[in-house]
Amino acid sequence: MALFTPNLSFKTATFNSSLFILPATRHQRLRLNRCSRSLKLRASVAVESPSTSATEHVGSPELLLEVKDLSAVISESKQPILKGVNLTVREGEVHAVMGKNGSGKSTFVKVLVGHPDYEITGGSVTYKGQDLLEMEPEERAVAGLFMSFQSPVEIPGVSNIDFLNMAYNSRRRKLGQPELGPIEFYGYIAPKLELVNMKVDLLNRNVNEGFSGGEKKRNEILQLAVLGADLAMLDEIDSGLDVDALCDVAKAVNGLRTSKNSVLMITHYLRLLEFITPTYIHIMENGRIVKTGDISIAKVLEKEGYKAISDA
Ligand SMILES: Nc1ncnc2c1ncn2[C@@H]1O[C@H](COP(=O)(O)OP(=O)(O)OP(=O)(O)O)[C@@H](O)[C@H]1O
Repeated sequence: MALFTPNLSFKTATFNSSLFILPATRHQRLRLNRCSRSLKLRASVAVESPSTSATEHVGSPELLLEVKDLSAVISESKQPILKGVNLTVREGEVHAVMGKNGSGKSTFVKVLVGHPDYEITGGSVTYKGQDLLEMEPEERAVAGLFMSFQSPVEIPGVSNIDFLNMAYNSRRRKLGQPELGPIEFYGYIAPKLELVNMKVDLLNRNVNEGFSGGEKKRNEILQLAVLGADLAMLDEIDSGLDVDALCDVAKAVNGLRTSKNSVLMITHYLRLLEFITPTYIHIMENGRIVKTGDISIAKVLEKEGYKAISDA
């Protein structure tokens, strides 16, 4: 479940590692290459934006997020997880965070959205010039922070379209904009369904209930498309996706990118980074970012594992 869920407790989410399907056959690899070529073409054309047009940007990119020496512990046990994270994100950039299981990647983004499981013990986070750590989770969402969870939660009894409509209207209310009724909202959401290549019947099902892993991930990106974001934080959106779904999800994310918004994505795999080209790749180790570079880091990682990165 994404961040823009004012009526839901974060506690309802679970964060399990998910299965990732590698393109084993020649046919799958060819399919990926085709997808990759089409994505490169699409990335070079103007795209739909949740808030700003790509053509409006002039001058050098503004600072969007500045994280300095951020430390955090688990609220209940006081166990330290983040141990001095530093990261700067400018408008229009794509940052990928990689790292071994348990290194603190998900915790980092959850802390940024104000997840109550964690307590900040040091450092600062500035978002659009404001002290992010002073903002309530809902204020962060209204200010354009979005997080898609690694394992989206199911909400029995609430249809997907009603949920999206409610979340969208809740955001519009906070922004002082008129709410959209069901018919208007359907008109708004229909092209976004196309963007994520999602079946229309998933709108009438209960949120994520019985959805396949891939359908849940598409649904997360649909939420991003509906709500818009200045900083979209995507936690392993590639996990559990088949080749076609990965291509669709990557296309949708690229389709939502502009020169004004940014993406912070967590991934374990080079494959996603070949579709959504990162400006920087960061390696997280034991609660800190220990290395930053370009896609070559991910290539070394894919070939030789984390030992090669640590020793570099
Ligand atoms: N709410 C929590 N309660 C207990 N332990 C937690 C909690 N949140 C995080 N941790 C622990 O903190 C460490 C970092 O977890 P985190 O989910 O941030 O890792 P990650 O780098 O995202 O891992 P993965 O690649 O496996 O998803 C892990 O050891 C995890 O068990």
